[in-house]
Amino acid sequence: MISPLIRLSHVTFQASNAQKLIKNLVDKYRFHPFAVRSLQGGSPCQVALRNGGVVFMVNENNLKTYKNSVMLFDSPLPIPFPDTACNVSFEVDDVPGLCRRLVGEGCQLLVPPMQLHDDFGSVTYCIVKSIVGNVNHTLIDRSHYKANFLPGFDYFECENNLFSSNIKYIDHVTYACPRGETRYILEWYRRCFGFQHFPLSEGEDPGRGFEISGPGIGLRLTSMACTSLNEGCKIVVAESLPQEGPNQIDQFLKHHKKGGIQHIALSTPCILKTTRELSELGVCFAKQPSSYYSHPRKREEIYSVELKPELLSQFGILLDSAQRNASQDTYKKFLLQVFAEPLFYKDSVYLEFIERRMAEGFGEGNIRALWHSMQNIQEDLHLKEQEVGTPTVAQ
Ligand SMILES: O=C(O)C(=O)Cc1ccc(O)cc1
Ligand SMILES: [Fe+2]
Repeated sequence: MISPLIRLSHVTFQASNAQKLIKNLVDKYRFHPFAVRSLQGGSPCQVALRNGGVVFMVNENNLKTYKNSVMLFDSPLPIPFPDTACNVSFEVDDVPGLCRRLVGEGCQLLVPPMQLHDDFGSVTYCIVKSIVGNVNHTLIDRSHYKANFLPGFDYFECENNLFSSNIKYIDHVTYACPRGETRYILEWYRRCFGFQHFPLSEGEDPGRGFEISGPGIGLRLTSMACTSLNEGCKIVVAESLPQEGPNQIDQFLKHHKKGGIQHIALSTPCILKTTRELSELGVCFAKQPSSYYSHPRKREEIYSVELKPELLSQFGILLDSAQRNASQDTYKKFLLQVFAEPLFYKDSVYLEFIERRMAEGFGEGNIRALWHSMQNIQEDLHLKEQEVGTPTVAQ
């Protein structure tokens, strides 16, 4: 099947304190607000922010905006709902045709095809409920629209950070889902949008995915890709496996019963530069035990891609390399990854930073280390919560 998806447009967050999230994204992650919609009284209810090729939209999640039902291009989740990322929006070129197909597949349309106009032209969109918990997809045809975002928004004057940004696009979005649901999720995305299973290991069975279990870890990870999608954002589905001790997928599901977006990975051309800059702005990154960088094999691996363990260790950056030397010359594929602190409270959505050097997959070593690093952040935040006596929200 030819996929109807052209590119990922933006990801929407629904936050009870939108101003706080916006401030966080601006002050710490160098996002620039560029478009806003306001309520009649003047207070903003939807703000779009950009960093490089990544656009986030933030919806105010409170009763006032909810009752007035003024969200455009989104269908707000019923209140009360935890602060979360709730909509992955794609550009498509035939909204009515796609809607007919989705309805034929039994999908629930939250908003049927609608056309909105302003001075810059018109946009047609619809909203489809996904098969994963609180996640919806807004599908947008922007081909008759000339401004930078969507009708109904006011634009801020200049947008000059496109060139200074260290973030290029969304590399993957990872869902946490209840046990046993991965196969249905893959099937839904295949039928509706033409995603294909993207094996994480050679010969991987799509029904089983990639399983890692052991002390402190129980994870089934299955990835899918859509080749038509510009910059190829993947969707990764994570479910828990039986294990001892706390499991971050189960923790997430305590707040998002039927699943949701657990993390969003942002692609950067230079993770060292990005993590240094962001940590100067106050972003905390998940730490790695020093043993990760002192292990002789890991040190050798790091040196072999011409990096230094001491540099990576400053920000807890993980390396996974597929050392397939085609000839004697160093043709090396590798990827570097790190999680930042959660955007809201400890079991909420995380941002990941990822630098790919010809490596398209996800390395087993990194998955395991990323898991433990997220577990460590959660334990630290849990301790802080106990000290303060209130749930910790990343400031
Ligand atoms: O490989 C990646 O990009 C991951 O992000 C792996 C991963 C997925 C889910 C987790 O809860 C922890 C780690
Ligand atoms: Fe990830």
